[in-house]
Amino acid sequence: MTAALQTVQLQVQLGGYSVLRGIDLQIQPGRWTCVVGPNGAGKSTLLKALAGLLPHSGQVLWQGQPLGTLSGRERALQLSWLGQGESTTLDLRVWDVVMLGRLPHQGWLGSPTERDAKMVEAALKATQAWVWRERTLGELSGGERQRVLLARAMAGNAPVMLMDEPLANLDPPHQVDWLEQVHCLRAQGTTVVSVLHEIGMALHADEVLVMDQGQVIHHGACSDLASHAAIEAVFGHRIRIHALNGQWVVLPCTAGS
Ligand SMILES: Nc1ncnc2c1ncn2[C@@H]1O[C@H](COP(=O)(O)OP(=O)(O)OP(=O)(O)O)[C@@H](O)[C@H]1O
Repeated sequence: MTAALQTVQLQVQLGGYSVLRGIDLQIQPGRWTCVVGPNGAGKSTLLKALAGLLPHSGQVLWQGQPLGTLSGRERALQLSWLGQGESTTLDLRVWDVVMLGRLPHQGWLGSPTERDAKMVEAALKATQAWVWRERTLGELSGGERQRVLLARAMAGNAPVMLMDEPLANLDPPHQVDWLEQVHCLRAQGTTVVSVLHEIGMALHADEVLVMDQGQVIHHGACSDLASHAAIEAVFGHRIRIHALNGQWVVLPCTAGS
């Protein structure tokens, strides 16, 4: 099966520093892959490189084809992006922000169609942001804003969704909503790649990529105990993964535990 996304010896330098150091990986289509690792490991940089947002050496392939050969519009149709701490114009109306996710579907200077409006409505309802559609982003809390940006990413309806820390600022019930939305996306065949610090949530994915110091040190199934061992090791054994009621929970390892 052709990988949805693949990297071959991917390297990224930022400010003269080697942030990604020769990454080879394959993201299978229709699967949910989580990227985890300590602060500064290179997770966001990897996601940006997969989205084609960073200069790099080595290759990023989309369905076997160099990502750089796709036009900007084609790339936006195939890959939808939810960035970390995005600076978004705060005086834009929520409805218009989410409509931005439909831009790749509209012709040059074309106006939104009925289908665009329907997709925006569905995305706003899925993230429970519909009631704020007439408000500006500046009138929302951090978590509410995050749900609007998630709606924008979902409105694009791309076959691959890349999300960097999508749970930032979300309260626990809305984190669970996000989990359900990802399960729905996966059921529709969408490939999801997300960077998460919430390891218990990350282990709901199909596969986990464990990063440290600009490298992928482990890529395996979330249910695989070797993946858990790699995660515990990369965090210096300061956390422990336990099974509870058919899920994985993460507990801190303090000096007394
Ligand atoms: N523009 C830049 N110039 C120099 N170094 C940079 C630049 N951007 C990021 N870095 C460095 O690259 C490394 C990887 O950053 P990245 O944001 O990818 O890490 P991360 O794993 O996503 O971290 P976090 O969990 O803290 O969000 C860090 O050490 C960071 O300081």
